[in-house]
Amino acid sequence: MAEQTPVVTVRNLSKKYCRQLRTSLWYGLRDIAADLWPGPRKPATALRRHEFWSLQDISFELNRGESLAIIGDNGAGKSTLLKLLNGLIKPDAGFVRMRGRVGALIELGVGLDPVLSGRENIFVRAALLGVARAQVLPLLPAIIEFTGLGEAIEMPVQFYSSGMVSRLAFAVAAHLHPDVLLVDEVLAVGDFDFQRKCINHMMGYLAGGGSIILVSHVPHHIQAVCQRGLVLEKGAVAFSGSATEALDYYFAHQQLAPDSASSQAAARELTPLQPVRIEQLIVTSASEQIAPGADLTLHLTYRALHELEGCGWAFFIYTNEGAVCITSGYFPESFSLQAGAHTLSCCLRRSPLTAGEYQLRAAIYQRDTLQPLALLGWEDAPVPLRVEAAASLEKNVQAMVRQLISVEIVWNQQPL
Ligand SMILES: Nc1ncnc2c1ncn2[C@@H]1O[C@H](COP(=O)(O)OP(=O)(O)OP(=O)(O)O)[C@@H](O)[C@H]1O
Repeated sequence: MAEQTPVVTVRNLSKKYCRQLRTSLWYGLRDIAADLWPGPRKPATALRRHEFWSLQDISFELNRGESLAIIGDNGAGKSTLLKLLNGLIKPDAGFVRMRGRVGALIELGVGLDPVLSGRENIFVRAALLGVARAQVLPLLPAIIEFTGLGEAIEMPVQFYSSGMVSRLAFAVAAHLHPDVLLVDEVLAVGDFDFQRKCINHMMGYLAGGGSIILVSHVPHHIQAVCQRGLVLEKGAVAFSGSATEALDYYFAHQQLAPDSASSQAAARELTPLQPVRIEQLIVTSASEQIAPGADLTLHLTYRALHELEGCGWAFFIYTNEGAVCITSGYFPESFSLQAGAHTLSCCLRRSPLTAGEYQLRAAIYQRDTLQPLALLGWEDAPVPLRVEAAASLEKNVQAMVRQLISVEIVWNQQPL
C-alpha cells in the first residue's frame, strides 16, 4: 500500500523571542542589515542577550483525517506553534510544510472590520482563508444559520461579545472545508450549545478526511475531537502519544503554583455558565477495607447554583493502567439536580472488582446532549480506590467470576 503523504510536516521547528522591546527592535534592524550585507553572523539557533526560546526543536507529522491536540500551561508555546503553522510568523530554525488549504481559528478578532456587520465580515474572513466572494455567496445562508446569531448578524462586529465573534469565525471556517483546521481555544468563549455544535461539526469534518490541530484546556473537548496529543513544556515537546495518554501525562505533571489557592477559589465560584460542580467522590463499604465482592457505595457531592433539570450523572472505574472496569450512568426523565449542596449515591451490590488499585472519575451531564456540566477526575486527579485481597482464595475466585456477570446498581439522591 502506498504511504500517505502527511498534510502537515513539522521538522525541528524553533522560534525565539526577545523579552525587551527596545533590544528586539535593535536586533531586528541588525538582522535586516545583515541580510543586505551578508558576512559572518551568529547562527539563528544561538540566543542573544534577553532572547529565549518560545518554541524549540518541535517535530511531528499529521495525516489526512487525523487530529492532534496541543496541550500545555499558559506560555508553553501553543499559540506560537499555531501561528508558525499558519505562516503568521516565521521560524528561526526548522520548517513547516502544509499541503492544501489551511483554515485557522486563531486570534479571532484580527482581520475583522469592526464597523462592518457580521454578514459583511463573513466575506472578510473568507477572503483571509483565500476564498472569493462568489464562492461564499451560495454558502451564506448555511453560514448565517450555523452562527445562530439571528438578527445580530446585521450588527457591526465592534458590538459583538467574544462568544459572538467566535461563532462567526467558526461558522465561516466550518463551511469552507479547509484541508487542515487550526483551532486555538475558540470553543472556550462559546456557550455549551455552540460548543456541542462545533464539536459535532469537527467530528464530521474529521470523518470526511479533514485534519485538525486543536489547542484546548478542556479535556472532554480534546477527548471528543483528537486522536493524538502533544504536550508542550516551556516550548519543548514533553510528551507525544494518544490524546488520553497526553492528558494523563499533563495532569500528572502539572504543578500547582504556591499562589494558586486564590485562583482556584475563583475558579470554583459557580456562575450561570458553570452552574454546578462536583465537590467530592468517595467510596464506602461495610468494612473499613474494601474486599472483592463487597457492596460498594459511591457518594458524589455536588453544589448547584439553582435547580438543573434534564441532567444525569455517571461514574467510571478504571484500572491504574487506564482500562475501564465498570461505568454506568443515571439519566431518568424525572431526575434533576437541586440548588445547594447534595449527595448522589449509588450502590454497587457485590462489586466485581478483584484485589488491586483502581481510579474513579465522575461526571454530571446534560441528558439530551451528553454535554458535561461538571467533571471530577479529568482535570484534577482521579479518586484512588484500593481493593484488598480477600482472606480466602475461594472469595477471590468468586469475585473474578462475578466480573463476567452484570453488577446490580441502585441510585439515590439526598440533601447534605
Ligand atoms: N510577540 C512576542 N514577543 C515576545 N514574546 C512572545 C511573543 N509572543 C509570544 N511570546 C512569548 O512566548 C511564550 C509562548 O507564548 P504562547 O502565546 O505561544 O503561549 P501559549 O502556550 O499559547 O499560552 P496560553 O495558554 O496562555 O495561550 C510566552 O513566554 C510568551 O510571552
